[in-house]
Amino acid sequence: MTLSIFGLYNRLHDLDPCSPKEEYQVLAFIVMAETTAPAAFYTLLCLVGGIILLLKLTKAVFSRRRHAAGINLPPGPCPLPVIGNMNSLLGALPHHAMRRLARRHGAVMLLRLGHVPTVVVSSPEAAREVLKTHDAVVSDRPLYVTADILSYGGQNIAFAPSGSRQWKELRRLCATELLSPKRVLSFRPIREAAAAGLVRFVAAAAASSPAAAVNLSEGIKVLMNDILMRCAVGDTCPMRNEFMAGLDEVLRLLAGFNLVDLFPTSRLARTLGAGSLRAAREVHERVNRIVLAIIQDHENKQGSNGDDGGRRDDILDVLLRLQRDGGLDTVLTTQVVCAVLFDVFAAGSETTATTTIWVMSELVRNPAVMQRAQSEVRQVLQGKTVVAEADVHGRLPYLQMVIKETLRLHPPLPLILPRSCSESVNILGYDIPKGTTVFVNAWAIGRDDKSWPDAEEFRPERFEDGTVDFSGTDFRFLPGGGGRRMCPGLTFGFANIEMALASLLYHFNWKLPNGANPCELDMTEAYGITARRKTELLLQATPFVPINQ
Ligand code: HEM
Repeated sequence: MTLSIFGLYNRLHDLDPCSPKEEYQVLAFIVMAETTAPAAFYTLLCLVGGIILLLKLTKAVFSRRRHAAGINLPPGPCPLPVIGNMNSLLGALPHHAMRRLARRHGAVMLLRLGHVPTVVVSSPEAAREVLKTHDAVVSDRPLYVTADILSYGGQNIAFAPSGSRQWKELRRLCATELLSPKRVLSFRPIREAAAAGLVRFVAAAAASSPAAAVNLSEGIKVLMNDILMRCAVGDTCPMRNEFMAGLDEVLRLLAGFNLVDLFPTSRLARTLGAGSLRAAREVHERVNRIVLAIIQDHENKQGSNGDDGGRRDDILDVLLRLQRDGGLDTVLTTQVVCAVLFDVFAAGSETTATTTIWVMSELVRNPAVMQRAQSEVRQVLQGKTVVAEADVHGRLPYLQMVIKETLRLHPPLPLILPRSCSESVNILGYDIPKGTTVFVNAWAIGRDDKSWPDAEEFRPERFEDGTVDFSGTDFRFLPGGGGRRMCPGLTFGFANIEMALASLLYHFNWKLPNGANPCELDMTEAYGITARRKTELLLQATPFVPINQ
């Protein structure tokens, strides 16, 4: 047997040398190594012994400090000097690694990510404490260096401090104007036109080469970008591709595990991470230039009296009207307008596209569910040549269950968005100091066997009794987070997802290319702030209901 240091490290990584039982396991593992790789034995023994000693010393120092301070911190793996528990996250997606660690250390777990003290909650009871009982205290966002640059210094909705007047006004604006049910309804023609565009794209691809696969990931991303773009700023946007590429880069940088974010006070980290900071500033400037050009274009079209010739209001029109007329309890500077538009694009497009792509993936892997969802859509739309939202709205209960089940297994933001404690707080008996970053592992909670029988299986019927919804009050199901910071765009997002799916399921039959077995579809997630598919979803489409050209 060849025993690589990396292999040993990975195995050790699964064990906790601070627990006596596991210490024996580590030693037994070394004995096993000795019998198979005697030459490396003594080197490995020194290495492992050294690591265990270091971990024990660190733990002893930490627990002495903790007890001396009279506080009961949550349990967690021993942090290593400098890197803390970053080693525990290596080699896996953060939400996966955090679930594995939580199974060992508990539903309220303390990690140190670089220099950042971080609590991860992984049960509905703990999530309720964070998102309801102590919502007021745990509702700020940690403004890492990268996030500070990309969020206009925390002036947008997603990063503004929850106690600020600006954040409260912007949230009120979302509820009453920008993302209100009435406004979402007014975007109906945009959704219909964009979904019809997706259907045409698939039909053209299927017609040109019936046996070839359609890149559905690509088609769905374009559709969702299109809807968001038109609803936010109207029909035209020169530099659209550049803008979308910039947003992709922003999401990558916001993943939050950059050197400068992990070691915010370290000069060395700033030096080593200067490249990523430069990239953040550069992309922020690029995206901001485009948003400013869009605003200028809108102002020119509106003219001095704000008259736009009877065009439907998009989100930017509303913001500019409020900027001009006032009436808010905060000043809507152009920078705040840019920041809000940035929120709408960044938060709205990726989440809805990711969810729709996962729904199609799960449907292809579960043909019986696909068949039931298609029968429902086809029955409701029987005889129609186009999918009109008025025909399907509220009439596709099974499809809604399919979307919920997908969000349970694949929440696009698996750790929701990080929170930060503005005061010290006690959660399920553990003291969480002020300034601690808090993650709610919605992905782990959605896959917890204690809440969801056969949790890993895709079974939309589990939502049949209609008692679990998105309101953020059922802490077993948190795709949109909860509390005062809960997603304000869920109604909008859900409407876009439903329209796209109804169109895809009505017009086409779907299967994997080359007669592949549905179970073979790769469901691996990519690394990033959102848990999107790692590979593009390539499916073979067969037209079922001809499209109306
Ligand atoms: C399937 C669709 C969506 C999902 C699953 C989703 C999920 C989430 C989650 C988990 C959060 C963090 C909530 C928390 O901290 O408790 C969030 C925040 C947010 N979402 Fe969404 N989202 C979706 C669609 C949208 C859309 C379409 C928009 C707007 C166009 C939007 C705008 C926002 C904003 C502005 C925030 C920040 C709220 C704040 O910090 O006060 N989202 N979303």
